[in-house]
Amino acid sequence: MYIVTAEEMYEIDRYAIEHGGIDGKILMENAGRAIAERIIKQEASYQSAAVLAGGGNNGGDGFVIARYLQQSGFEVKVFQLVPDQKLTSEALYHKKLFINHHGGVETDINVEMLRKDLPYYQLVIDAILGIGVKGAIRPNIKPFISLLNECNQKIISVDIPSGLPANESVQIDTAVKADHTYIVEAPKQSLFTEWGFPYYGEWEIVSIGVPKQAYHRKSFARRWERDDVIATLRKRDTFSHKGSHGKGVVIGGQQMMPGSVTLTASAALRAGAGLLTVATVKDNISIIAHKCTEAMYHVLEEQDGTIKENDVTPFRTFDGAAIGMGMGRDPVTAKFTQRLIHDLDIPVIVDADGLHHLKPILNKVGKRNYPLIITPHYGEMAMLTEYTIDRIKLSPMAIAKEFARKYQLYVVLKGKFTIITSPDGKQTVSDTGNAGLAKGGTGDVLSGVILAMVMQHSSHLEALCNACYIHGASADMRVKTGRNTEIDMLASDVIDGLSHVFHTLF
Ligand SMILES: NC(=O)C1=CN([C@@H]2O[C@H](COP(=O)(O)OP(=O)(O)OC[C@H]3O[C@@H](n4cnc5c(N)ncnc54)[C@H](O)[C@@H]3O)[C@@H](O)[C@H]2O)[C@@H](O)CC1
Ligand SMILES: [K+]
Repeated sequence: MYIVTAEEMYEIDRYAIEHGGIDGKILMENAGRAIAERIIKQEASYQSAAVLAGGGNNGGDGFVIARYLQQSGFEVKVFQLVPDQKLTSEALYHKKLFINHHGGVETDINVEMLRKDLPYYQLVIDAILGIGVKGAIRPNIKPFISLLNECNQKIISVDIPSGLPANESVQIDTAVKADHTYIVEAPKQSLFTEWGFPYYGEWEIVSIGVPKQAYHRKSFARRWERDDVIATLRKRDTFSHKGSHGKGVVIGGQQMMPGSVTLTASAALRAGAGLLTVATVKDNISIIAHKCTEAMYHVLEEQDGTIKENDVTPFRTFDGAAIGMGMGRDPVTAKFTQRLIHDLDIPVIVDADGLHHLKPILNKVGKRNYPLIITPHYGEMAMLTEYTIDRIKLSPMAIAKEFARKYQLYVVLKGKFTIITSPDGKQTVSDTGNAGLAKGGTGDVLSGVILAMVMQHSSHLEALCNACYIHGASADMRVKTGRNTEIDMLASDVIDGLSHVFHTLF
């Protein structure tokens, strides 16, 4: 599934019109009919609907929906919020069609009139504004949006909740809080942002007959889904041996912090790594071994429990390294970490304390022969970029892309919507997972799954997408099957859930 900006959506529509020969009025017909059919099927208990139509093509979709709902027996009225002169030619065409089919349209209405009329209808269809919204919501429209947010009826938004920007990086003024949104053709960026998502309510996509080639010309962002994982996840070959699945190393864990490396190592093994070594300080080893019997160990030189400078040569023989978990932020440890990042010619994943050590040498990492993968959450991304967390939340895709391109690394920006970006700017979003993951240790687990996937897959981007999907799916599965709730789920439960996820994928 592609994720688009408003401009990209217009480009796709244009392609359908210019190259596919589909008239704009037909696209509107397709959109409105598809949405009406879903409403008729899914909202079978409703018999009446008020359609609020704006002047753009979103309003035009509203007229088509009204016509089909009326045909199926709904009592329908369209409340047209702007005069005819403001209607696009396509919207005007479909208004006329609706009237020809004896549809009722109310114009010249104000918010008080609508407040009185609305209770007569069971459903409210919000076709006021679509992806063409620009700037602050005008005073002639704003009160209608407020009215919808006050009313008790079920609100169904067409394409996007009116007033909500399609693109990230745009501040919300006022927007409809929908119960359900039928998204036309492709989800817009704001669906996968923390600030935009709550406005959509439940959501689903309706196709409007755009030729597939419209998507092939450009690399649009994508949502990574179950089918993508099934298509790309490497299955185990009958004749494979442990060496075929990657020999990984997890480097971290200063004294008193054995937990995070344990989680990373266990997750890597559970996610299919062939061999796994933990490089940590001596006193941690017996503790880790107690939890993760399958791992091997490499003792790191330390001073009073702090990891010192160590020889990096032994780590060159591995197929991948995850660095930074429980590592501590001591300057001596920083030197060692920086040398690992600089010298290791293998895929390296840097997380947690490792990200703090990485920051001063960011300008040098683009020259590495093998990929560097960083897995910051919003706080760590703020530390790395010096943007505020709020600023990153407003534009997560743009900021992740800017960073990945500038420093030529893979960025896994962790959150409810995890954004995975490759050095050339390709982006995917993984939205599996739940609030149970908002707990210490889950990031360590993700790093382990990433390590296992990266070592076994030739495409780093696909490996990262699969890791994020599977990690979140495990958390979802734990809750769905009643093994945990979002409250009590622990990072180690997410490791235990991986097995269940793999079962469902093969
Ligand atoms: N061919 C196409 O482009 C298709 C478009 N479709 C629909 O058309 C929508 C996009 O249509 P449009 O580009 O006409 O845009 P919209 O329908 O989103 O809105 C444009 C209208 O809103 C007004 N407006 C913009 N900013 C405003 C603000 N801040 N306050 C108040 N009013 C404001 C404009 O004056 C204009 O009348 C999509 O969301 C989708 O629903 C679908 O029918 C499928 C085909
Ligand atoms: K809308």
